[in-house]
Amino acid sequence: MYEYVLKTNQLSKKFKGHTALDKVNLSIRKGSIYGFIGQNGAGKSTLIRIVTGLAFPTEGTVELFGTSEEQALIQARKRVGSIIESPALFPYMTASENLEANRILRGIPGKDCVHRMLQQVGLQGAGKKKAKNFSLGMKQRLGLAIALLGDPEFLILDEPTNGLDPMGVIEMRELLKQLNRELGITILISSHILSELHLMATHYGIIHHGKLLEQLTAEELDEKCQQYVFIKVDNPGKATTVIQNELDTADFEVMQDGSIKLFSRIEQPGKISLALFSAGLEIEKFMPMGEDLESYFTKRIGGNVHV
Ligand SMILES: Nc1ncnc2c1ncn2[C@@H]1O[C@H](COP(=O)(O)OP(=O)(O)OP(=O)(O)O)[C@@H](O)[C@H]1O
Repeated sequence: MYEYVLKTNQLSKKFKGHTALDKVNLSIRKGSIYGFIGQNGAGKSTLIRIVTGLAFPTEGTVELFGTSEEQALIQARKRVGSIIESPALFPYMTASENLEANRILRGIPGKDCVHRMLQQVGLQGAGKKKAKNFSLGMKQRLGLAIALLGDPEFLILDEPTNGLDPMGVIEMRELLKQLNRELGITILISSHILSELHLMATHYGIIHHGKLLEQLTAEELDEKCQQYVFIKVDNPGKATTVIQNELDTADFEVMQDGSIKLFSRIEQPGKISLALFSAGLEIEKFMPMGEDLESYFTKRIGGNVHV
């Protein structure tokens, strides 16, 4: 059995002297939703193309479902579904005809899977409408249905929310979460916007200039991005009583040095300071702390905000 669906080992890709991937060691645990985040040109598509067999690495290896042997990898890739860049659709065919054409092209037996895939992505009502007349959200759903043909265990999606409106992003997120939860499909999803992966990804990998800077779990990211008010007063014991009684919350932590991290009521700094002040406490420090997702990402890649 394998614990990781995908592992890359010192994976590098050079294009005429330009290093697009630089010794990347990425690992995706079975059952996870891996958010692969990086600015445009960071190397996401290059890695995805190598993993799916569309490009070759200059150095390093790819391990899929526990195997990195060349012939076995060809078989392993049959267990992977992908959307790379925009999904390739036949514009003059309906959703169901697109799926049927892809099913035949890929030699997948059993016509009944077409209907099942349409249902899975919520396109069963698309009827006679041709793909060229679909909204971008519908096109992405159809692309996903095509990627799901053959019941893959691992889905690789390169920027599937690119160009979608906020509602479309939410729909895609819910759909992917459902596929992960109900069918146990492991998902690699790339994006250049961290907040689009948030609420969906269980793990993250941050890539910048071809280097994998960090891999972390959703819990670790949330912890790093948790917002709180840092409070230092002359009498921490009294302050905690005031917080509980006056602010009606126990969502705080007293640190060893007596400073307090208050995690709720943070949108009411005036109310917090007034409560402490009115109780006769001397406030030495009072600071909102923590950062949002995008600023964490920006800081991690070195402060360049142009994504
Ligand atoms: N076929 C190619 N020939 C030359 N350079 C390439 C080629 N493909 C990619 N690159 C370069 O490699 C780097 C990584 O590109 P890649 O497409 O992997 O980035 P990305 O993170 O997917 O960005 P995007 O979100 O813009 O697709 C970029 O500098 C790109 O210009």
